Amino acid sequence: MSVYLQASLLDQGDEIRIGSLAGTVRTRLVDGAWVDVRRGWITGADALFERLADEVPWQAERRQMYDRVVDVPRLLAYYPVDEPLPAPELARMRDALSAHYAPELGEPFVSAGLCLYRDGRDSVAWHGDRIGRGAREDTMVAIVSLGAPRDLALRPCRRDADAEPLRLPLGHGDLVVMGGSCQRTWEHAVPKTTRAAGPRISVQFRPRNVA
Ligand SMILES: O=C(O)CCC(=O)C(=O)O
Ligand SMILES: [Fe+2]
Repeated sequence: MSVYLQASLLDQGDEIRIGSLAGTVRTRLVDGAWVDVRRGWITGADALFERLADEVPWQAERRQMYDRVVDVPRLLAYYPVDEPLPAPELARMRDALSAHYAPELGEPFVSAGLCLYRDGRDSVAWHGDRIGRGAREDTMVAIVSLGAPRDLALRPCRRDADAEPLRLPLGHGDLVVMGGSCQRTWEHAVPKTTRAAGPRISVQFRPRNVA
């Protein structure tokens, strides 16, 4: 499949650069959750975006919903521990994240999940990454966003009915790390948008047995 970014979304230059994580900003959330944000962590990632969009063996996601199997509107590829990633730059990102978070996380990021949101109609519904240890333990999920900007929405599981979710706009090359209790005490989603949205690729790095 071939998808193209609007020229206006692209950063200049074709040399990919993985920035420092020193300037990462942490926001503490209720119930022991937090999010770290590092805007523009990756620069010069246009060619990487195109390569992933074209070469990753994207699969439609199917999910059991009660008595039927439904299509989830986005495409996926999953790289478990020890499976080679589809681009060497992704391994560099994973290793940089593992090194930066090692003192706090105590283990490396090992798997990568890639999602392709083809346009504003693709989305993922409210959920926590609770298959595995995220259901019981504090952990981290690091997301690198490439391509068109989309919002990552976040809301606590314990909330007032009228509470507005947080919306974290994620642009080309931005990093967000959900940490602490975020996967079990909060939910996140990528809502549909009626704004003209080009394709976006999300790369999620997770520790062993977090999904
Ligand atoms: O698209 C994103 O950045 C979020 C993806 C996500 O939450 C998931 O696949 O578990
Ligand atoms: Fe998730």
